[in-house]
Amino acid sequence: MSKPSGRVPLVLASASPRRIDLLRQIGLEPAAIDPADIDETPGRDELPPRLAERLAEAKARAVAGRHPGCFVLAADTVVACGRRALPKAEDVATARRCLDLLSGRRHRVLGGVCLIGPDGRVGRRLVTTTVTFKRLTAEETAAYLDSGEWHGKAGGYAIQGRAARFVRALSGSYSNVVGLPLYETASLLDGQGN
Ligand SMILES: Cc1cn([C@H]2C[C@H](O)[C@@H](COP(=O)(O)OP(=O)(O)OP(=O)(O)O)O2)c(=O)[nH]c1=O
Repeated sequence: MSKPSGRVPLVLASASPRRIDLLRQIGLEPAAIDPADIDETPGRDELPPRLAERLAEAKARAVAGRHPGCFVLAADTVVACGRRALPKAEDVATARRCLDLLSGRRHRVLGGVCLIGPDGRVGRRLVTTTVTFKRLTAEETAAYLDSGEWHGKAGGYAIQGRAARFVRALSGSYSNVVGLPLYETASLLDGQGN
């Protein structure tokens, strides 16, 4: 696989502003941003790591056909409490349920990344970050729900915002929690260990 930093343009298959910012943070400017519109419903009995891997690949594949001769990069972030994948919070009741589950506990953030090359070769990474939340008081939960920062976020929180004050400990990739594990993404793009 040749390197996307060379002559071959890179397409980011994502609607997430976080992913675009993260890519730019490591000096990569996508030639195009083309979000994939796929069904993200978990399969029956599908475990969170498999879900993150499968959705990242489905997003990349959905977009690759539209960009011949390009690298296409996609990712998916799943917040998991035990064997259970938490939803992306689209309403306040869902966000509250997520925060109640995460309060005072350790959870995993699974990041799937998929890169499809111009020759059709598929590279994949699965990254796990462990995050421990403090026990949230009723006031902390209420204030966070009021902030609206949970909207559209897996597990109902955004570590890059106010929820940072809830994080007692983190083990693994921080950028993975925000939406794109940068070390592993760079290694995929470099074509190493593919
Ligand atoms: C846990 C967590 C998630 N998130 C975000 C990252 C992702 O945007 C989102 C998880 O949903 P995803 O389905 O991974 O991504 P998306 O729908 O936002 O974008 P696309 O599929 O087009 O690439 O949650 C944060 O921004 N901060 C956090 O701390």
